[in-house]
This record gives sequence, structure tokens and C-alpha cells, in this order.
Amino acid sequence: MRAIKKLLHYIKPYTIFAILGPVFMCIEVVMDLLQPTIMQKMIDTGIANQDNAYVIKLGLMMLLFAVIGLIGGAGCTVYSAKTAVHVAADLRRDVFKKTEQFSSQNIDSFGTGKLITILTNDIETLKQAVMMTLRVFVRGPLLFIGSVVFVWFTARELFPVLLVSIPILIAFIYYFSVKSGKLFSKVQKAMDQVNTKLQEMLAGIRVIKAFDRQDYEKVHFKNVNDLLIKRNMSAEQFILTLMPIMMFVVNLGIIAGLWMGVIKINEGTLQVGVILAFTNYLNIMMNGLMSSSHVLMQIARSFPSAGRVVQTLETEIEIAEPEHPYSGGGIQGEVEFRQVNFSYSKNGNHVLKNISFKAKVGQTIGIIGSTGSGKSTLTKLIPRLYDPDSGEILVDGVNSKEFPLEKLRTAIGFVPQKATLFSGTIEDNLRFGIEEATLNDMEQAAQSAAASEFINRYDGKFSHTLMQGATNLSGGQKQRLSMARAFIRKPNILILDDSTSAIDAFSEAEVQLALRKTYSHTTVFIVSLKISSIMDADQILVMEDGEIEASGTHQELLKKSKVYRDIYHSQSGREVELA
Ligand SMILES: Nc1ncnc2c1ncn2[C@@H]1O[C@H](COP(=O)(O)OP(=O)(O)OP(=O)(O)O)[C@@H](O)[C@H]1O
Repeated sequence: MRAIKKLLHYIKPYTIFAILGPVFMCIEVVMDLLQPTIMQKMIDTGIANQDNAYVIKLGLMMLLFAVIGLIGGAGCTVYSAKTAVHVAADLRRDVFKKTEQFSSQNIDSFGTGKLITILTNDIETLKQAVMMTLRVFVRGPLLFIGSVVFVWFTARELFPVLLVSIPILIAFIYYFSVKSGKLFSKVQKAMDQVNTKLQEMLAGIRVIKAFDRQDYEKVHFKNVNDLLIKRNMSAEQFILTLMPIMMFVVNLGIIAGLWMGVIKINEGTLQVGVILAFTNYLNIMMNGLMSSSHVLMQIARSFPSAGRVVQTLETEIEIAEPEHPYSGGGIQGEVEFRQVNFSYSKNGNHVLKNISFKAKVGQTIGIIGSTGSGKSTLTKLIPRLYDPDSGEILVDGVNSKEFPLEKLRTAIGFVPQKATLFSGTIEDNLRFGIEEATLNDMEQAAQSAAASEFINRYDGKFSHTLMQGATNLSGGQKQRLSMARAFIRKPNILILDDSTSAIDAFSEAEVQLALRKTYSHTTVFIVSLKISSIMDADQILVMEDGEIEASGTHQELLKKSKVYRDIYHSQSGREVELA
């Protein structure tokens, strides 16, 4: 309920539309309600007295009211649709904006499948709820109340029938609305699973084919899809049983009305037209209740969606902007870790333990160690993709949390382990690094990343188009472009997370030369499993199980670190002679 209240704010800008819709609907309802009474008069007065002129007059009146009702209905549809579509668009915009601000931790805890369901399915459900509420929710109760009033004035003798049937109908509607909300909450969870699976399969389609695991994946997809079908079926079937139940109760009411009516006609206290009007009003009443119940169920169905949308909008961003941001000059690039501990799950299982080191401006820091030892995690803390559990990360002697995020991140060029490029041209992807980059900047960055050679082979050069996920590039080409995208920023801090793994030794040497020459004032972090990539670094951190096992230059580490010597031996085949 709190979620629905919060979402009502989104209707505020469209209050006029949201009022006009129901106003037009009222016109339609009044016109609908007048028809049985006019018909009753036509039968009991016009036809009974064989007054043709009166019958024609009332017939024309019915036609006119029908046209006015039609205009009312059309106006209501237009304005309620306008409100619903705008509200949904605003919600989608805000949820998207919020997810863009999400920290990596926020994204990990939601899961991308759920976020996609929220942005698509949940917001669509809310749109339908708004539209139905404005169109039908006004119509339903108005038809219902109007029919009760009209029965009171035109067929009061049969009113006791309503006193019995209405409470029964309302009780059924209440029960169905409450239960359907719970059922649809389960449907949404199943939808999350389908979206997550779909996303994973599409991203890994090549691996699936290469391993010939289509059948295996088909079974997995079938399982989640079957669950969605099952839950959808039970929710829809449950809702559909309401209609026959309501019809049954109304038909019992009509039989009771006819039975009472016939007795009263025989007694001479009732006219035939009244019975006709009564059965008409009973049907209108049922329609009113049915449409109200549909809306109630749509609203009940939208409760879980509203909850999830509001949960997204209200999620506290783990990586917060500082309350009192540091207002000093630009970032030079000194980075210091002071007793940093970090865990992904906050369960105390630290992935980084007591990390301390200092990188001076312009130094190159190599990070090496076994798989899963925490190398990538360490670099992710520098641009604040995650924050440490304890300890401090200082940039130019200032806690990195005190910098405005934009200032900190624009000073950093980050080349992640998995090169992620976007569909568009090569130029678009390089400008992602810095929007106002010139052609000269692009050429220089491409040169430094050893990417010029393959870019120049394309007819359009920088305007060559990349497909979604840059599937028309090789792994090494993707890595080079990903590096060029970071280089183009001329960052003060550059992080290369195993970004030369798919690059040949010659090109890697080219990149290292460019780093020394063109980016000599940049503090560079190179994460690698290969000693050859980091052996010239000013300082090498040897990571082991989340800790810095040893640090120093290549020569120092050969003497003092057994782990480093073992890596060196396994990669070069040479033993180290200790003096
Ligand atoms: N998003 C995440 N959520 C939970 N645990 C994670 C996450 N990312 C990494 N880990 C865990 O943290 C530990 C360190 O991972 P990290 O990626 O930093 O290792 P690494 O040394 O860079 O490994 P590699 O050389 O294979 O890239 C691993 O045990 C890994 O399972």
C-alpha cells in the first residue's frame, strides 16, 4: 500500500488527464443507466397506450443518449491512456536513472534478470493498472451504485433481491482479489528466472554452441519456462472462475426477481416493464461489479510490481557521494591503500585482507598472483566500484570517499578484464572514454593501444561499425579498443586488469613502450598472470589468498618471495640462484 501511495506522485503531473478520463466516463455511465428506465417507460406508457409518437420520441432519445455515451467512452479512453502511458514512461526513466547509479554491489544483489523484469514487466503491469483504474474503476462502481439507485426508484418492489445477492457478490470479489495478488507475486518471481536464464543464454550463445550444449540449455530453459506457464495458468484460471460464479449468482437473482415480479403482476401491483428494467439493471450491476473486480485484481496484481519498482527507486546506493566533497585541485595520481579489508558478501569472509601499499605519481604497479587471489578486486576499489569494509584508500593523500565520484572516476582510465564494447562505430566507443576527443586524440590512443594497425585496415577506419557485443572483432582486437578507450582520457591513474591476455608479445611490448613514453606521468596498475607483463614495474605486489604476500621490484622479489620465484620458474623455466 505504501508503494502504491509513493507511485501516486507520478500521476500528479498528469492530474488534468487523470480527472478528464473519469469525467468522460461518468457521462457514458449516466447515459447507459438512463436506457432501461426509458425502455420501461416506452413499454409501460408508450406501447401499453399505443402512443406511437411517444414511442418514437423515446426511441430517438435512446439513440441520442447512446451517441453521447459513445463520445464519453472515447474521451475516457484517450485521457486515461495518456495518463497511463506518461506515468509508465516517467517510471521507466526514473528506474533506469536509478539503476545507472547503482553500485556494483547493488547490481549484484538485485541481479540483472530481476532488473529487466522490473523495467519491462512490472512497469507495464503498473501502466495497465493505472489505465484500468481510470477507465473501468470509475465505470464499475458508478454502474453498480447507479443501478441500485435506479432499481430503488423504478423497481422498488424487487429491491429485496438485491439485498441478498449484492453481499454474496462482494464477498466473492474480495476473496478473489486478495488471492490473485499472491498468485501474481509468484508469477513475477518465475518471470525473473526466465529473464535471467534468457540473458545468460544469449550472452553465452557461442559457448553453448561450441560445447554442443543446446539440448542441456533447452532443458534448463524449459524448466523455468514451464514454471512460469504453470504459475501463469493457475493465476489466470483462478481469475477466470470468478465470472461463472458471478453469473450464477446474478441468474439466481433474475429468477428470484421474475418469480416475485410474476406474483406482484398477478396481484396487479406491478407492470411488465418494471420486471424488464429490473433484469436489465441487474445485468448492468453485474457488469459493474465484474469490471470493478477485474480492476481490483489488476490492482492486486500490480501490488508486487509496485513494491519492486519502489524498492528499486528507494534502494540506498552503496557507493554514496560525499556529504562534504573535497574541493581541492585536480587529481595527480598518487594512490595509497591503508590496511584495507574487503568482502563481497559482508559475511566477514574477506577477499582482501589488510592491504597496504603506496603508488607514487607516475609509478607503475604490477599485481600478480594466483587465480582468485584478489587482484581484480583490489583494482575495483580504486574507482570505487566497491568500497572497503575497513581501512582507507587515499588518492593524493585524500580519502577517495571524499572526492565527488565524477571527479575521481574521470581521473581514472579503467580497462576491465572482460573487454565490454557497445554497438556503434569504433569512434563512438572511443568517445565513450571522452566525448570531445579529436581525430588526433583517437589516432594517438589507438596507436598506444596497438590498435591502429587493424583499425586502418577497415574502409571506414574509425567509422567502422561494431555489432552488439562487438562480435565482429577478435578477442585481442576488443582488448586493444578497450585499452584505447581508457588511454584517450589521458588519465592520471590507469588500471589495466589482465587486459593484454589476448594480445601477442610484440603488440604488448608496443603498449608498454607507449605507456612509458606517452603516459609517463600516469600511475599505472597492471594486473597480470604473466611475469613478462609486470617485470619492469616500479613496484610489484604478489597476491596470495587476498593478502600481499610480498612487494618490491622484480629483482627484489626474486630474492625474497618464494611465491614469485615459483611463478617465475613456471613461466620462464629458469631456476633462480639465491646468493
Ligand atoms: N562479484 C563478486 N561477488 C562475490 N564474489 C566475488 C565477486 N567477484 C569476485 N569474487 C570472489 O573474490 C575472489 C577474488 O576474485 P578476483 O576476481 O579479485 O581474483 P583475481 O585474483 O583477479 O582472479 P583472476 O586472476 O582469475 O582474475 C574470488 O574468490 C572470487 O570468487
